Amino acid sequence: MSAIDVRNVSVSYGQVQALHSVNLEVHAREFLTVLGPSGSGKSTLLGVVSGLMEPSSGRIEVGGRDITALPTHQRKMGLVFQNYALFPTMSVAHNVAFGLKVRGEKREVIDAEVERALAMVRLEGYGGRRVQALSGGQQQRVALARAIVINPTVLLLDEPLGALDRKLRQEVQVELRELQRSLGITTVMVTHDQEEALTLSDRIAIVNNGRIEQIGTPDELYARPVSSFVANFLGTSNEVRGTIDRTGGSARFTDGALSFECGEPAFAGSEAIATIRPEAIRVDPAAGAFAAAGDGIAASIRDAIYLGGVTRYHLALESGHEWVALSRPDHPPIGRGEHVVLTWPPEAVWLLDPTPAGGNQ
Ligand SMILES: Nc1ncnc2c1ncn2[C@@H]1O[C@H](COP(=O)(O)OP(=O)(O)OP(=O)(O)O)[C@@H](O)[C@H]1O
Repeated sequence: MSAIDVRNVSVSYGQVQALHSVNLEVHAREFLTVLGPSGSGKSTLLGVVSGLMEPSSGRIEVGGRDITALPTHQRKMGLVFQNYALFPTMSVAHNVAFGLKVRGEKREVIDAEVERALAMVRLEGYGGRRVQALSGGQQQRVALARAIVINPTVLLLDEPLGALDRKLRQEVQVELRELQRSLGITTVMVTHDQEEALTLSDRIAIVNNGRIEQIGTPDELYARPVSSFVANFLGTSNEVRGTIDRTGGSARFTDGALSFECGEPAFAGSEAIATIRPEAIRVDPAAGAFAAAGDGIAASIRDAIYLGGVTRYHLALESGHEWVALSRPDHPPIGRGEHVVLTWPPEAVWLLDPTPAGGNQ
């Protein structure tokens, strides 16, 4: 049984339909991230699960029980929202104690539970400080302590680390992941940051225009995206639209100007979009100009950007396509304007169904 079941949930704000009959099963104890661009419906989805928003149709179940009509405070969910602010002038302990006070717990219970929650987020002894006097990362940890102090069955996080700078964000991500694992608490997080989603999640649901386009582990989504949208939202991919030619035993992909070996796609039909990840492409200096390319694909370097460890090449292929490749650290650097040969193994080619139905599950 799933911990949370979102069933056929639609939400409309007047004329705007923010969610279109969304189905989502969250497994017990997993960290599931809802990832998508701004305006895709992520916060609306979390709002419906938390009870802060009412669906126009559909229902929410937790542990098999329909909770659609239950108000937020009766759902036993811990919420950390970017706009679900702490009380800045109150002490850390007061902030963390909030949910327990609302519940009418005794003073001794509250004190003990607050201290326990602060220890979990590594803020022991901070209870007496004012929230205002803490760093951004510490404030986020107070918000987490406030959410977990009530022993929630589910943790809901909406862009919880959005206000933190990159380095601090990465630190708090690791802490959040450790805390979630040690508590074994089912967690749903919303973010538009792909790196954050990859770092934290057991599974990721990619949302696009109010629909879940694909759900899977980070590996599955990266290696086997169902659509161009997913392929490019989670990383970068070089894409060509063309046909699969099966004459001569093996399958070859061609768009007229470019032709290379590929595997058999999982769908019928010969129209396809071929995708190749930048890190799968090997870039070698060409002995001469384009004509000397031999087996590989001829290109020239439009730009070489050193990223610390790897170099990103912007490539102009002889066929007219503009692609991106990432060099391996052990490869000699190649400068702008140089002629190169691109090679990749056939298994690096992932074929997408270009028909509209093929893009949605
Ligand atoms: N209160 C509202 N009234 C009208 N339209 C709204 C309201 N809230 C959200 N929307 C619209 O619903 C759609 C989904 O919004 P939502 O906030 O869920 O997206 P999001 O993916 O969380 O975006 P972001 O990452 O920018 O927070 C958007 O088109 C948005 O403009």
